[in-house]
Amino acid sequence: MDKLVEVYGLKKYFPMKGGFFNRTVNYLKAVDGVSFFINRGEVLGVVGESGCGKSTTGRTILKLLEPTDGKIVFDGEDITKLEGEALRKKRKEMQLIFQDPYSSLNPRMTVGEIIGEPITIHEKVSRAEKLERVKELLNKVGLSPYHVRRYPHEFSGGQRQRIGIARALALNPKFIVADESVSALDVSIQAQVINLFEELKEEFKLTYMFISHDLSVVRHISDRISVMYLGRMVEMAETEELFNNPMHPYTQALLSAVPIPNPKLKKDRIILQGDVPSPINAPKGCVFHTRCRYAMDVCKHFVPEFKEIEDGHFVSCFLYDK
Ligand SMILES: Nc1ncnc2c1ncn2[C@@H]1O[C@H](COP(=O)(O)OP(=O)(O)OP(=O)(O)O)[C@@H](O)[C@H]1O
Repeated sequence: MDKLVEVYGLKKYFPMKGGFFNRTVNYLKAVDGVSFFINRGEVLGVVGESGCGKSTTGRTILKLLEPTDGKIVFDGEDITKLEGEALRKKRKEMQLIFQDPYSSLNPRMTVGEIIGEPITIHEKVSRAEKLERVKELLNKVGLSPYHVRRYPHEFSGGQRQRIGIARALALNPKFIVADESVSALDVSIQAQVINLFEELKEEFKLTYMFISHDLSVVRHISDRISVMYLGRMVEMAETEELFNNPMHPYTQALLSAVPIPNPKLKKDRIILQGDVPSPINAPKGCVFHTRCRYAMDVCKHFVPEFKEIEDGHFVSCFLYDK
């Protein structure tokens, strides 16, 4: 398979300031050594509870945040240290679609200006040509070209998300990180926007990293899913393989909370004890050991490797060490 995105040992630590001199007294380890890849044309879903580092991972691989450590390869090129003009050029190929369609669009700009802005910044085109492209993009996302002179507040949540998607597509990107892109929408509108994501993926030959805490949304759209817990990736597999054969105790608990239509297949819900520990003071060893019902002595002292246990099925857990 042809990999579009490769991530090796990625870390993103946020310094915590404090004390009299406002010095860095500690680090919040939002992402603490994750490695994965996304194949060209694929949708990788990323799931996990709030605060586990999904958004930070997405933003760091787009270089919207500076990585603390690790390596990011995009389309065969190491972009970890890329900056200035070279980074600006690369940025055209990778876009983020924001979480909240209500706050991510500038209310003082018309829809035409919002969608056309990236074209103005990155390309030298005439006003007429830009307007043509904006109208075409509106069409592609299911909005009328006549909307070009309207303002964001005149649109519904679903329509605003479509405007955000049109803007992200304006420069013909290869890769899109969709961060909770449908979470703020009503369920029926969610389905329409997910369908749009799927149509656009085919038409524009896109690759997605689709971040959501909603497992049913991720199951629907993703080819593969990765599960994050406290800044680490604990499991990654093809979507149905993950749902049918979850191996990591955290994934098992997470999936046991998803309603299953067939009552015969119903599994008992696994209730995790305690809260997620703080990423400022994460447990030593396996970060999940404090809540794991299978925790062994080794889990308290050593970090399990993220290993391919079965074909394409990666898990970080000592239960599978042979
Ligand atoms: N700019 C920042 N400065 C300091 N801490 C941050 C910053 N951004 C995120 N964090 C912290 O990093 C951790 C991971 O946050 P992140 O937003 O990546 O998680 P998430 O899984 O996407 O959660 P959510 O679904 O709630 O967005 C959290 O503890 C968060 O508070």
